[in-house]
Amino acid sequence: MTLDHPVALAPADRAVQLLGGDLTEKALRLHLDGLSGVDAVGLEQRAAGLSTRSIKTSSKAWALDTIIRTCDLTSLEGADTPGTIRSLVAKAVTPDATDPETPRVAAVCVYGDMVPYAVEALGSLHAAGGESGIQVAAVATAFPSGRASLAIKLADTREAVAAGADEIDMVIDRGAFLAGSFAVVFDQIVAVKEACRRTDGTYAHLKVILETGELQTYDNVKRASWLAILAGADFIKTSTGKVSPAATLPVTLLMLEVIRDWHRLTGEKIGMKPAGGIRASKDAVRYLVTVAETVGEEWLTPQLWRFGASSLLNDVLLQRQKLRTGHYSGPDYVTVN
Ligand SMILES: O=C[C@H](O)COP(=O)(O)O
Repeated sequence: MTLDHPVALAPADRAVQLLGGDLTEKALRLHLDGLSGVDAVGLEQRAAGLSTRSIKTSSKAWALDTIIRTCDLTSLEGADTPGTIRSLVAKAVTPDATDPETPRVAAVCVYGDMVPYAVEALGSLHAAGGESGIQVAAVATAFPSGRASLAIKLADTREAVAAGADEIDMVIDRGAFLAGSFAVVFDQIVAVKEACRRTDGTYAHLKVILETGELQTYDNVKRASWLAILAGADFIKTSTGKVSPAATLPVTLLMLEVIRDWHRLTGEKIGMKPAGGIRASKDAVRYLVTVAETVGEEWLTPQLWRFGASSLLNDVLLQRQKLRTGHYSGPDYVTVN
């Protein structure tokens, strides 16, 4: 199937065109149930094969810097304070004070009520926007459970956007999805996307968290990925980090395959964010290899790829310094968030 004007499509129009002009609950269900099933053994074998690939030493420095550049440095703790958010921002701005060549992270990711502190601490770096600045991402829609009325989810989103959030990380209603109420999930994503609209008519970017550890099957991960993209997701994201398993390589590979298929179908590039439990540089490099082999290296930019992680940066900085100086620094070299 080829869409007529794919790139210009508004979110709901994506679904209207793909479903042949018939945007009904039945059409959505038929479409999602009609997706080919996932061969779990084959998927896990492909992921295992990719995870054994090694990268050249000359590529290692590039890989470590790419991990930093595409990191959503995250603090999502009930005990977060304005002070912990200021420390998070300081780390985001200057990851390694001993090496001014160290890149900055893509974004800080915080709870909605912490957005004003992140925006204030970033100052001109937030206002700079784009690649020269650092984005503020806010989790919203009753994160991490997603258990609240739509009115509360929309208010949560609007408040974060009004406070200056550049990106909204929403969670889907897993209960509705698992009950087969695909239209409920679809409509909520469309409504949250609209709540991302700023007063000047621009939109905060929307990342849709599937919480894959609660979706039970790879087939469900595939359906939820398609559903989120059809409803207007700019990024699809694996996990909140609060449920185990969080990000895994097979699930990320599967979601990247959906993104690849969507791109082939429409020409539109959707971003991907694995999040939760990614702590070691060597694991993060496996994700980079998986991206390059699935959707291509062009996806390895902050516009299309993010790591959601609270402590990965510390390990990357250690590995980066080892590469630079030939030895690891002492344990006090990096701060623990
Ligand atoms: O979205 C990001 C996750 O909440 C971070 O999870 P993590 O603390 O396991 O790195």
